[in-house]
Amino acid sequence: MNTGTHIEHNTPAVELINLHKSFTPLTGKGGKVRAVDGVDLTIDSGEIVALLGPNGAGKTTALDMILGFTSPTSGTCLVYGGSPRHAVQHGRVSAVLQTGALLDDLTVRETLAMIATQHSHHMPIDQALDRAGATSFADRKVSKCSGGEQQRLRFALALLPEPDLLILDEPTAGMDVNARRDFWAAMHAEAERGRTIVFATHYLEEADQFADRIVVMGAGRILADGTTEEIRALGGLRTVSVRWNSDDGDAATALAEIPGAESVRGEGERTVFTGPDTDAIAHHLLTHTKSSDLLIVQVPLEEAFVGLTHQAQQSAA
Ligand SMILES: Nc1ncnc2c1ncn2[C@@H]1O[C@H](COP(=O)(O)OP(=O)(O)OP(=O)(O)O)[C@@H](O)[C@H]1O
Repeated sequence: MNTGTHIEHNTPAVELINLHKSFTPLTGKGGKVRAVDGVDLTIDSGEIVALLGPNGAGKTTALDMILGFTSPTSGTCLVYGGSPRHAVQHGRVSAVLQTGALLDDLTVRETLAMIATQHSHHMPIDQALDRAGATSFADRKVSKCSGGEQQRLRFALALLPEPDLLILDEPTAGMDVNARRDFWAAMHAEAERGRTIVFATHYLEEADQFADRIVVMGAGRILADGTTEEIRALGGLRTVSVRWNSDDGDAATALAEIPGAESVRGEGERTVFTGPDTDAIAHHLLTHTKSSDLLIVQVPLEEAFVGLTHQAQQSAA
């Protein structure tokens, strides 16, 4: 861990306040693209946060601002209470990016040695190789490394300055299942050492398994922010499924009479009600209708996520 002179116990790792970033489309046609559109987000030291969202949600743009690669159009972006550039220069934050350029003709170890010269303080190269799971191919030329191996090299490079905050933009893209598992195991070890980790992903499974907290982004905004359980629980994401009895008339007509219910749909032989209060729906169906075989079903996180991002795209349109 970077032991420099920057020990602030209560300063958040990242603080974004009403952050905006707009781009003029390359075609020059149409209005500006609001890639990040009013984001407020505080990430405390030691948190592991997933930024989850579909393509174009604004995840990379937000991370680029935290890394000082690009400046906000308006709003504030603080890293450890100062500018992102200051934090990067002092080795407090580093990144594993998908596209970080590597020199083909160097070996993995030579690449680390070269970059190490640019840091005033860095961990021993063998240690960085070991922690990133790159020791076995340390003497291989970068050009001969697989995509997953190159990602591990990028991870070793990011660890070199012993950053307090690690930013990962879709770090496991292109890795197979085993490589992905190994990568997250190594990352877990870094989190246990107390590093703050912020990663962008399209994969719910990764967010669910690895993060303490999930921030769902869509159309440049934060749509939800909480633990996986909280994300699932948002917006009535449980359903009540029954065998509807036609003696009770049409289920769509009955909907208005059912407390806590907002929508109804048919699913094969079953009828599924959704709404903020599934207990009230279930109680009503059991006591006021001839419905049978009642089930309360937890909506999978996948569906919760699709529902949230779909709502955002519609309201942004
Ligand atoms: N340099 C740029 N010039 C113009 N538009 C841009 C630029 N960078 C990003 N955008 C646009 O901003 C929006 C957000 O893009 P961003 O890359 O931040 O999303 P993302 O959530 O990271 O997506 P992905 O998961 O595909 O990486 C998109 O509509 C994108 O086309």
